[in-house]
This record gives sequence, C-alpha cells and structure tokens, in this order.
Amino acid sequence: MIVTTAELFRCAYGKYAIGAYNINNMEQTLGLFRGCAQGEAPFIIQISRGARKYADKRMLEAMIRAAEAIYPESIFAVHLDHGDEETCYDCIDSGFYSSVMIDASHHPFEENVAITRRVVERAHAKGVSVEAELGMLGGVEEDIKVEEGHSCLTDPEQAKEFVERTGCDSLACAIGTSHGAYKFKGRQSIHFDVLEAIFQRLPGFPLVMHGSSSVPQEEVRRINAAGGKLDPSACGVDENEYLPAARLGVTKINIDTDGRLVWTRVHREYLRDHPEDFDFRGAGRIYMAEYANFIAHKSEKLGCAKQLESVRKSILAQRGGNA
Ligand SMILES: O=C(CO)COP(=O)(O)O
Ligand SMILES: O=C[C@H](O)COP(=O)(O)O
Ligand SMILES: [Zn+2]
Ligand SMILES: [Zn+2]
Repeated sequence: MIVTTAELFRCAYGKYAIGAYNINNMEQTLGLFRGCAQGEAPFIIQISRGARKYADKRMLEAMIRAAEAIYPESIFAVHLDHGDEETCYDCIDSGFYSSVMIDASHHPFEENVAITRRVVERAHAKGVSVEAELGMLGGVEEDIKVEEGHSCLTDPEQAKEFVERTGCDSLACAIGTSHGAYKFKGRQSIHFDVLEAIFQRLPGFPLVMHGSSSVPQEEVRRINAAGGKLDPSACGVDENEYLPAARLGVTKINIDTDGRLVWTRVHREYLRDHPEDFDFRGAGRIYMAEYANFIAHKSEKLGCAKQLESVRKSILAQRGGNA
C-alpha cells in the first residue's frame, strides 16, 4: 500500500522514526521490500536526482510498482530526495510521489524561504507534502560538496520562522550529521542540545535527519580486506541515538551510505572468493539477502519494526474518518 509521508509521520511522531532508503536498481528495491517484510516495518523509498539519471524515472516507478505487487503487505511512501525546483515540479505533476524534498538550504535564508514557498504552493495544490532544509550538513550531496568546517547547524529560532513562513510539512535540520562514508573523523555525535531547542519551538512538527548512516567499522574493515581502499577511521552516527532523536521529533531518518557499504562488501568478497564466476546473479542473490537483513536490523534500531499492522489500522482509520 502506497501511503503519504504525512500519514506515516502521524503514526510515528515522538515514538519512533521511519527509515528512508534510496533506491537505484532492482536488487536494492527487492532487498528493501524483503527487509521491511522481515521486520514488519513501514518505510520510505527515496529517489534522488542521481537515481533518476542512472535508472530512468520510469524504470524506478515500474520497479516500485512491481515490488509492491510482489510484497502486497508492504506499507511505504515514495519521496524525492534532495530535489531542486524543476525536479520537484516534475515529481509533483507525475502523481506518483507522495512527497518531495526541496533542498534550497545552500541559498541565503530569504531565498530558501521564497523557493520553498513556491514549491509548497504547487505541491499542496496536488496533495503532495514538502520536506525543506535549513542549515547545511557536511559531506557530499548530489553534486555539491560541503567541506568540513563549512557546514552549519540549524538555528532553532530560524527554524520556527522558516516553517511558519514556508508552510512546509517537515524540516531537515543540520544537527551534526553529514552525508557519505567520510563523515567527520572521530566519534560523530548528534547535537542533542540543538535538536531539543528545535523540538521545543516546533512541538508536533516532524523533523528529518539526513546523513544518518552508521558506517560500521566491521563493514569498512571487510571491504578493505577484500581490496577496497576506504578510510578506516571514518565513522558514522551511533545507531543507539536514532530512538532518542525520534523522541525529540525526528520522524524520518535517511540512510543510504550504509546500504552502499553492504553492496560493496558483498561484491568485493564474492569476486575475490569466486574468481572463476562470471554470473552476476551469484553476488546479486547474496546481496539481496544481506541487504534485507541490514534493513530489518535498521528497523529495530529506528523502533519501526513490528509497527506494520498498527500503522495499517491507523492509516485506514485516518482515511475512513476523512472519507
Ligand atoms: O541523507 C541521506 C540521503 O538523503 C543519506 O545519508 P548517509 O550518507 O549518511 O547514508
Ligand atoms: O544524500 C544523498 C543520497 O545519499 C543520494 O545519493 P545520490 O545523489 O548519489 O543518489
Ligand atoms: Zn542540503
Ligand atoms: Zn540527505
């Protein structure tokens, strides 16, 4: 069942977070649906501009619809990740996306407000929700690289003003995380003081945490043991901080890099251990199973595992009540 992010947020707010995972190909899509079926978790599928270029937006939509037919019990929303204005409009007009992210956070505040406001008007006219961003995460995001030291945390007072002036439905906040495998060196921690200040000014309003991969040391070690060259000192968000963040209004947690690490580890090890093999389905089969286990594990950490049936009941009741 395809639902809206707004419906999922109403179920989860203040209690747990919904995992938002990027998809780019068939193996990732099937692994995601399988993992959420295993963990009985609702989820958000994210499509980036890069994914739309790589796989073609029609292929992505067709894969999602096929996966839904294969996993009819699944409950998920479809969301544009890090959109610009043009891509947001394309997704809003498509009728397939239930929400879009307009990422105008690299512009000055007033411009960010104006761009976000325009997208909100077009989106709400079609019943689509809008995630906006204020503050700047470190790391790589689409084609923009924010150097360490140039990221800036979200200002809580500005966040309140931004939400009131734009009418956005959720807000991605910079609270210390960053995109990619090369997160800040040493232990990276969420700035709970900043998050709490935002939560106090925007009670009941869904917040989004980007750059939430945990970059497991063991995964990095295995990739490097199989010929990879990843920086062994990289480390991500402590998974045990997902739930405390959820209790402070973080309702959507974005995870992409960790899944890429699973793909890289499986394929490097498989090719190392099966030098005679040239059937890509050998590694693909293992990857789908491993990715599914990885997603089921994340659902436990996010608190959304085993929530599927209560979410189904609650959304059907919401819809029934609104009919
Ligand atoms: O924020 C993300 C996608 O929008 C993904 O973050 P990671 O790079 O930490 O997985
Ligand atoms: O934040 C970005 C996501 O990890 C998506 O990455 P991508 O733009 O390379 O598809
Ligand atoms: Zn951004
Ligand atoms: Zn992101």
